[in-house]
Amino acid sequence: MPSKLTHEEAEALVISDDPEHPANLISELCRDFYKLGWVTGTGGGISIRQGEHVYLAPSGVQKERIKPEHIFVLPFAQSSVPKPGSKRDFLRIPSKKGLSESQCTPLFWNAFTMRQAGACIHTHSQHAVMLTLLHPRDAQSFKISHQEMIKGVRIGGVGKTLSFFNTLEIPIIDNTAVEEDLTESMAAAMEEYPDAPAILVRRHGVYVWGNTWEQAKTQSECLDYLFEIAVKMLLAKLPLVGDN
Ligand SMILES: CSC[C@@H](O)[C@@H](O)C(=O)COP(=O)(O)O
Ligand SMILES: [Zn+2]
Repeated sequence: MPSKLTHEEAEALVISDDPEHPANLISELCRDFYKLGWVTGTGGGISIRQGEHVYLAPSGVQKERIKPEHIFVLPFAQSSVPKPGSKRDFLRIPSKKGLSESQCTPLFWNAFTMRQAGACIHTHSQHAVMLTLLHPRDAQSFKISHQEMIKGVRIGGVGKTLSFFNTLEIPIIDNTAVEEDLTESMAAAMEEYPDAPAILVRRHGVYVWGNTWEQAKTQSECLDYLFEIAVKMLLAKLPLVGDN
């Protein structure tokens, strides 16, 4: 056991009667996200940071069937971004054989360290993917204005909510063969677009974060709505920006 905690202390990190405990929430929310088509085929997921602890789902498993005892816990304090395969000091590793932490871990970490986010959601929603496909190959970002659901989105994902009259802009980065290889380009896009509440990944999906899991979920829902309507608007040859 790599953790300095006793077995009982490590288990207590994920076993709780509290439905709001991160290990219970990750299991429940992944079931909900599965029904939305956000985390099918084992892809996508959510990570929650609570104080000094980061809760992570396992990689490559049916995300809608995760149980609290399958959850990994890492300390938030790290000397570098914890990439799968690198040295990581887990506080808790599931006892079930063959599990490793989500390949999205370093991308979730970008949201935790660069935006002080409390939760980050990754979806493979077809609305997000189709939107990236409808943008020219060299488009750096997606922009939309004059939509009510923009008001559910926060500046930088963690600041004040946008107004109906604000233009929402989300960078689009290229996909890579391996999820963790998106870490640097996601971080660069977050630096270049400090007000963006999410990062779209071409032909892959989206990463959305918030101060809390509730805010990350609200913003994921508002953004997914906006991605869907944007796809329909583009197909109908309507401009995304402006009050036409
Ligand atoms: C259809 S598998 C997709 C995965 O490689 C990846 O894109 C993903 O989002 C999930 O990674 P995971 O390591 O299972 O949490
Ligand atoms: Zn993915």
